[in-house]
Amino acid sequence: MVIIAPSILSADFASLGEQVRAVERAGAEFLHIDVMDGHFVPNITIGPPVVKALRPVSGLVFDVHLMIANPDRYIPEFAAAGADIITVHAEACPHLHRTLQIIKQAGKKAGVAFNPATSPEGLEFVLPMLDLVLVMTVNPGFGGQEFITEMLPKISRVKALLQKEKPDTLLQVDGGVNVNTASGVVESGADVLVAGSAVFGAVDPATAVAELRRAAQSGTGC
Ligand SMILES: O=C(CO)[C@@H](O)[C@H](O)COP(=O)(O)O
Ligand SMILES: [Fe+2]
Repeated sequence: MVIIAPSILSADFASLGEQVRAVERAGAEFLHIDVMDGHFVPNITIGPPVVKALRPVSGLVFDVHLMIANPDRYIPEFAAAGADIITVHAEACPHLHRTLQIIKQAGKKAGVAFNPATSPEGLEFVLPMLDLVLVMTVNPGFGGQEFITEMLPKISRVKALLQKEKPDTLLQVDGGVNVNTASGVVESGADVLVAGSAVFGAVDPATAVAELRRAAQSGTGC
C-alpha cells in the first residue's frame, strides 16, 4: 500500500485549513510540510506556528521536511508544534547522528533526506535511528519542478539497502511526482509519494489524490 503525502507548499495558503481537510477526506495518509529557511534553499516558507495552527484541524501524520541549515535548535519547536515525523537533510547536518538523536529525544520519528547530487553513502551508519529515508527527485526549494529521471536507480539502490538492513524504514520520494511519474517511482521501491503541485495545483485536490493513488498502485502491479 503506497502512502500519499500531499505537500502544502502548493496549497492555497489563504484557505489552508480547508485544503488540508479536503486531502484528508480524500484518503491521503500524510501531510507533507516543507520548511525552508532562505539559507539551505533559496526560498522561505513555513515555521512552527503554521504547524501548530494546523494540528487541531487534522489527524493526518504531519511529515515535516526541514530544508534548513543546522536544524538542531528548531527541532524541539517543530516537535512541540505537532510534527510526527521530522526529516532533516544530510547536507545540512554536520553532525547528522546528533541531529537524529535530538529528533528521537523529542519523541518523534526521524527521517534523513538526500539531494539529487548527494550519494546515500553512510546511510547504513545512522539506519538504526531512522524511520524514513527521503530521496529528493528535484533540487529542493520550490514546488512544480520537473522530476529528475536519473534518480530512479538511486531509489532502487536505497530500497535494496533498506530491505537488507532495516525493512520497516519508509522510503519517501519528493519532487515532480505526478500521475505520469508515480508508477516508475513505486516500481523503483518508494513507499511514500510526496506530491505538491500534482495535488494542490489541480482544480480538485481530492480527485487529484485519488488519481495519484491509482497511478501509484499501477506501479505495484495491483
Ligand atoms: O520539498 C519539496 C521541494 O523542495 C517538495 O516537497 C515540493 O513541495 C514538491 O512539490 P512538487 O514537485 O510535487 O510540485
Ligand atoms: Fe518536501
